[in-house]
Amino acid sequence: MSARPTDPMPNAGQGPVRRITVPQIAAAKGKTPLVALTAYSAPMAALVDPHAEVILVGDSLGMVVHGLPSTIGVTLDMMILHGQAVMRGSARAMVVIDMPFGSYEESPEQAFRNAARVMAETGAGAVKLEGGARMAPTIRFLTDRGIPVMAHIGLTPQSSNTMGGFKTQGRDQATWPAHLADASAVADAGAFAVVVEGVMEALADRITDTVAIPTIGIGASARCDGQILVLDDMLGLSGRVPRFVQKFGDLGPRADQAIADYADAVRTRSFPAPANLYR
Ligand SMILES: Nc1nc(=O)c2c([nH]1)NC[C@@H]1CN(c3ccc(C(=O)N[C@@H](CCC(=O)O)C(=O)O)cc3)CN21
Ligand SMILES: CC(C)C(=O)C(=O)O
Ligand SMILES: [Mg+2]
Repeated sequence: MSARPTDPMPNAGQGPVRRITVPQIAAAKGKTPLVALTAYSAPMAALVDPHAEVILVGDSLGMVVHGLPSTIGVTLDMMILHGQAVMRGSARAMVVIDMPFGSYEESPEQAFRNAARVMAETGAGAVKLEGGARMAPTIRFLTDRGIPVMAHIGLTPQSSNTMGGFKTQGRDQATWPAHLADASAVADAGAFAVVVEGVMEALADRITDTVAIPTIGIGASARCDGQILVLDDMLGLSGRVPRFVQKFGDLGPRADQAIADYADAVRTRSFPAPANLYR
C-alpha cells in the first residue's frame, strides 16, 4: 500500500498500516536527523506524511487553530478529536499526541488513565508530555505499562505562567546542570526521544551528547538528532513567529490574495462562470 501525497485520507478503510515504530525512532540517534512537523487535521497530515518520520499533534493547536492565548486551555477531548483526524490523514509517520495541561501532572495514575484514552481512541503511536526530572516517575509508570512517551524539556509552554512567559532557557550557565539532569532523568525513565525547546545552542549540544535517546530540537541546535516546527509557522500561515522559525513558504499572503480574488469575482458576477454551472 503506497499513499499518494495528496490522497486526502490515505489510511481510511485500508486495515492495519505499518507505521514507523518506536525502535526505529530510537535508532536514529546520531544518524540522519529525524524530520518532525506538527499537524492538526487530516489534509495537513496527508501533506506531511510522505516527508516526515514524526507527526506531532501539538497542544499548540489551541493557539494556532482555536485562537487561545496559550496552551493552558487545551482539553483532552480537543487533542483526541484532532488526533483522530491526523491518524486518518496519515499512513506512514509515527503520530505523537501532546498530553494537554492538567491531564497528567497530578499523579502517574491520572497520566496513565488519560494517556490510555488518547492511545485507545486515536490509535496514535505515542504521547508527549512536558517536564524533566519531576515527570520522570510518570514517564516510567507509562512506559512500564505499554505507552511510549516522548519527553519535552527546556522551554515548556505549559509552564509559561510560572516561568514568566515563553523564555529561552539556559542563558545562565548555572542552570545547565538542572537542564542536563532533566534530560538524563527522562531518558533513564524510558522516554524514547526528547523534544528540546528554546534553549541555548551550546546547552542543546551538551544534552544531545549526554543522552542516549534522540533529541528533537526546536529553537535548540542543528546538532540535535532531529528538528520539529509548527507546520503553520514554517508555511508562513502564522502571523508573528518566534525567532527559531524559518518560513519555508509564504502561504499567508497567497491565501489572502486568493480570497481577495474570490470576493472581487463575486462582486463583479464573474464567478460562478459557465464551467461552474449545471446547464
Ligand atoms: N504557532 C506556534 N508556534 C510555536 O512554536 C508554539 C506555539 N505556537 N504555541 C506553543 C508554543 C509556544 N512557543 C513559543 C512562543 C513564543 C516564543 C517566543 O516569543 N520566544 C522569544 C524568545 C525570547 C527569549 O529569548 O527569551 C523569541 O523572540 O523567539 C517561543 C516559543 C512554541 N510553541
Ligand atoms: C512545538 C512542539 C514541540 C509542541 O509541543 C507543540 O506543537 O505543541
Ligand atoms: Mg506542545
